[in-house]
Amino acid sequence: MATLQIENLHVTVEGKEILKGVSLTINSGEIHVLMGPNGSGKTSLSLAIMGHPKYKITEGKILLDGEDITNIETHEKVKKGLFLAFQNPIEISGVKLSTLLVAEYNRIYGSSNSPLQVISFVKELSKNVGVTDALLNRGIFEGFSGGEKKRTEILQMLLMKPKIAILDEPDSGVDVDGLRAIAEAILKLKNENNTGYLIITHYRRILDHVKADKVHVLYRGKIVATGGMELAKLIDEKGYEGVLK
Ligand SMILES: Nc1ncnc2c1ncn2[C@@H]1O[C@H](COP(=O)(O)OP(=O)(O)OP(=O)(O)O)[C@@H](O)[C@H]1O
Repeated sequence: MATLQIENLHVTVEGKEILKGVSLTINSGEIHVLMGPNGSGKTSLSLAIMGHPKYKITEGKILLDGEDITNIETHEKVKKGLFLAFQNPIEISGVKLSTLLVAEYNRIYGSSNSPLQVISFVKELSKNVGVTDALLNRGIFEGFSGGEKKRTEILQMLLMKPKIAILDEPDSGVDVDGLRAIAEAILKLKNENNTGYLIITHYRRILDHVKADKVHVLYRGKIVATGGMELAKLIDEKGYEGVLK
């Protein structure tokens, strides 16, 4: 059982306060969805949680299983079981995706398996989310389409089996089959690993496949509404202005 607690988080970027006291608790096996208008601070929240140096936490704290992890290094947060799938992952040319995934595998599970065994395991996982051999053999995210990037990030998540995963718009730019595959991967880890999720999205369509326990609305740096699936439906129908009136 894991719990990520975000308590009264205030975050500034380039001297401007973006998050103004965000509190959120995510337990193992729970799916939380974070919605909100463009520029409300959703990505800033995910980057601040992971410890991006530009996103400065000026007040509040982040606890994982009761331990204060607010100021520890990003790689330590990853080691402790936090995972972030970026909204726009950056390309790293010169390092093959398969090389990264094999290195990740060895870091997590130890290097007792032969390289051939590891690569066949990675390929098997890749099939779940439609990441082809051609992509595995390319530079990391190099020339990947939007949907291919999203599928690849979910593949990384499947490999890493995090306690808590933050997925920043996993559904953007993904075709219908990709969306289904991503949703299945989310549910697979929830069921097999008891992973808890914070899923940032603009669209209700992912909720056709993944049932959220809670839907939160972030508006101008504050969570201004929390509800169930009906809240996402209401936002779809009435827009943020209509709902927040
Ligand atoms: N590195 C940065 N430098 C300057 N301003 C930033 C930076 N990162 C975020 N901001 C600003 O912080 C605000 C919140 O941005 P953020 O990306 O967190 O919003 P968001 O809710 O994820 O938006 P979207 O739905 O459009 O993805 C915006 O006004 C944005 O311009």
